This record gives sequence, structure tokens and C-alpha cells, in this order.
Amino acid sequence: MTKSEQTPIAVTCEHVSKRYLTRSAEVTALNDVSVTVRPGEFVSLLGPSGCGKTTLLRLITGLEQPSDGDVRIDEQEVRDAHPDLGVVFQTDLLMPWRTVLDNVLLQAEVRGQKNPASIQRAKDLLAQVGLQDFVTSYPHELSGGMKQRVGICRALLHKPRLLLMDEPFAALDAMTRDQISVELSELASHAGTTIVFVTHSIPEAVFLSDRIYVMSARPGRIAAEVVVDQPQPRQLHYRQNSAFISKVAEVTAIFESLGVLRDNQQQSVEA
Ligand SMILES: Nc1ncnc2c1ncn2[C@@H]1O[C@H](COP(=O)(O)OP(=O)(O)OP(=O)(O)O)[C@@H](O)[C@H]1O
Repeated sequence: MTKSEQTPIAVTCEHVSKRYLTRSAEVTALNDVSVTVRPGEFVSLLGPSGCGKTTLLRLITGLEQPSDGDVRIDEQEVRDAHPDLGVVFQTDLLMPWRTVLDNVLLQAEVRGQKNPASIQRAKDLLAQVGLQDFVTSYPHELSGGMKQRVGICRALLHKPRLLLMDEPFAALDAMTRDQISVELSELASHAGTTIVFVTHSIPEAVFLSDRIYVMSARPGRIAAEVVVDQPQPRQLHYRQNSAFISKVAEVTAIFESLGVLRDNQQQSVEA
């Protein structure tokens, strides 16, 4: 698939706030957040634990509604789950009784589109992430990284115009995380899909993104917007590049100025 085969989606959140009513209090998860994601862009929402990253993602999925403000996909207000959406969560959520191939084909089955073409596409996606020899394996026979790769292939099978990813690599070891980031960058740039990626890892956001929204601690708001002006897809050697190192330093300095990162104190943002 090339970029021209589909039209990626744009996402706009304007002056969005989200308040949750709990038994004892009202929690403001997001306060006046405005975010724009252009078609085909890879945008990360980066911030400390509890700053509302997942909440913002859930508002974009249509699973929840904002208390104030608008969430729009391609200028249409989001009211329910969009049909052109793919979602990847922190845990893989594979079905243990289905083979790798049948897990990837789940969306095709649900949509009544399981056919030779979708089966071939599933196999091609699996081959792109090095799982060509595991199509008939079951999830319990795979490592955590392999399962997460299957989850990504499953989300990309129906060529979603928008892919939402909520800390998809958080449970993986550092080396697998680096490798899978390279694979995602490659897959995403070929698919031409718009991606919104939630993370609390500064290097991961800088490695993958075209743009990063830096979020501050609760109530979550956008503290800064950082452009990562480097060609996609990104390769491993980009991590050694001075542009990468200085961008990580730039974002780290923003978190220091917000008081999220301080010397001699452990915080939830990984520098
Ligand atoms: N359903 C809910 N009911 C009440 N409070 C909620 C609900 N969902 C989220 N919150 C609160 O909203 C705030 C933001 O939560 P959210 O999960 O969006 O943060 P996050 O940045 O994704 O955190 P993490 O990085 O730890 O996953 C938190 O204080 C959380 O307790």
C-alpha cells in the first residue's frame, strides 16, 4: 500500500475539558485542551501519569464525550466509534484460542471481509514485522513483543485512516521497544495512516513523532507543542543523531520547567 491509496483522517480537539464525577469529588482530567492532528501525521501525547492522555484518546475514539468543547474527525463531531479507526492498547488483548493469523483477521471477520485478499494482507503485515513463521502459532507461544506486533498488525489490517495507540510498548523490555518502534515507523509511513500515540517516554515520542503535545500534570492541559522535523520512517541510527539528542533535551527541559522532572527525585516521565 502507498500513501496515495487512502486519505488519512484529521483530528481536531477544541477547548476540550473532561470532568469525572466520583463518589467523593469531581475530578478534572482535562482542562481547555486544543489539539490538531493533520492527515497522515504521527502525533504523540506526552506527559506524566494521570495528566489525561488516555482520557483525550478515549474522547477521540468516541467512547466518551467531553464535558466542554468539541472533538472532530474530518470536521465531523465525534459521537460514536468511527468505522475507520484502529486501536492498540498497552496490553495486546489477543484471543488465546485463535492463531496469530486468525487474531490478525478478527476485524475482517467482524466486517464480513475474510477472503483471500485479506488473508494475504494479514500474512504480508506479519512478514513485515518478522512473524512470517508464526502465523499458525497461538498467543501463549509468543513473547510479549511478538504479541504486541500481532496487535499492531490486527489494528492495521483494515487500513484504518486513523490509528490510536495507548502506551502500546509500555510492557516491553527496552530492546524490544526500540526494535518495534522502528517497525512501527516503517509500517506507519507506508500506510499513510494518521497516528495519535500516547506515551510517557520522551525518547519514544521524539523517535516516532512528527509533532509532540507536551501535557502538564492534573488537570491535564497542553503545556507545549514540539515539532520533530526529521524524515520518516525513522531508523535506529537516528537515536545517535545530534538532532535526536538535542530534541530529547529540549523536551526534558520543558518537563523540568513544569516541575515534572527534578534532580534527586523519581518521577513518572522517563527521560
Ligand atoms: N472513569 C473515570 N472516573 C474518574 N476519574 C477518572 C476516570 N478516568 C480517568 N480518571 C481520572 O482522570 C485523570 C486522568 O486519567 P488518565 O487515565 O487519562 O491519565 P493518563 O495520563 O493516561 O495516565 P497514565 O499515564 O497513568 O495512564 C486521573 O486523575 C484519573 O484518576
